[in-house]
Amino acid sequence: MAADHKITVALDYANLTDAKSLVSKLNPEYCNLKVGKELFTATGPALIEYLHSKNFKVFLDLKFHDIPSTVKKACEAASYLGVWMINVHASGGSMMLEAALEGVNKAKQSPLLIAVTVLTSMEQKTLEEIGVSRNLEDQVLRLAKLTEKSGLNGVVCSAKDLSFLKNHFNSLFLFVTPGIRMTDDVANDQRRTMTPYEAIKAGSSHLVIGRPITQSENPSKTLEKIYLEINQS
Ligand SMILES: O=C(O)c1cc(=O)[nH]c(=O)n1[C@@H]1O[C@H](COP(=O)(O)O)[C@@H](O)[C@H]1O
Repeated sequence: MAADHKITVALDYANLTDAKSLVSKLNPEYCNLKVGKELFTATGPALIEYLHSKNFKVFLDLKFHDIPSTVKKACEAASYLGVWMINVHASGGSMMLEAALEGVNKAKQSPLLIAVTVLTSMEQKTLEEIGVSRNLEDQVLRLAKLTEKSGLNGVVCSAKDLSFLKNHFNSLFLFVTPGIRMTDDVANDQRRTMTPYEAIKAGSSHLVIGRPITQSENPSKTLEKIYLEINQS
C-alpha cells in the first residue's frame, strides 16, 4: 500500500472516563488523536501523557486567538507537552501568527503549527453576520496566504476549499480538513462537508473526524473502514 493517510479522530468528550473508553477501541496504526477545548479543560495535561503512553500522536486543538504576547506564551506552554500539532486562528493577524511561531520555536521539539482559516461550521451568511462582506473562498485564500507568509506549517480549512486553494501553495504546506462526513451521515453543526475519499483526492493532508467515528455503533470498525477506503490505490 503506497499511501498511509492516518485519520485524526476528534476526542470531543467531557471527561477522562469516556475519552479513555473510546481510545481503548482505537488503533494508533490507523489514527492520531485530537484533543479540543472541552476535554483539555476537563482533564488537563495528564490526558496528553496518557495518550502518548498509548503511542498516539496528539493534535492539541485549542485554537488560540488573543493578543500576540498571550498567544506566544500559550503556544510555548502547549509545545512543552510534546504534542504533534497545535493551532491558532489566522484571523488574529500576522503579528499574532508570528508570535505563535516564536512560542512554538522555544520548545526543544516544536509541534506543527497550523491556523484555522474559516471554520467548517461557517458559510457566507455567517461571514456577513460578523461584518466580512468578501466572498467566503476569497476570505479562506486570504487567511491561508497570511498563514503561509507568517511562516506556519499549514491551515485548517474545509476539504471543499482545496479545489481553489491547493495550487497557490507549495507541496509542504499542510491542509488539515475537518467537516468530514460519509454520504449518509448527518451533518450536525458542520456546513461545508466532504466524504473522506473525496477529501483525500482533493489533496487533504490530514482528515479530522469526530462524531461519524465516535458516535458510530462500532468505532474501531468505522475507523478501519475509512482508513482502508482512503488508502486504497
Ligand atoms: O480546528 C479544528 O479542528 C476544527 C476547525 C474547523 O473549522 N471545524 C471543525 O469542525 N474543527 C474541529 O473538528 C472536529 C470535527 O468534529 P465532527 O464534526 O464531530 O467530525 C471538532 O472537534 C471541531 O472542533
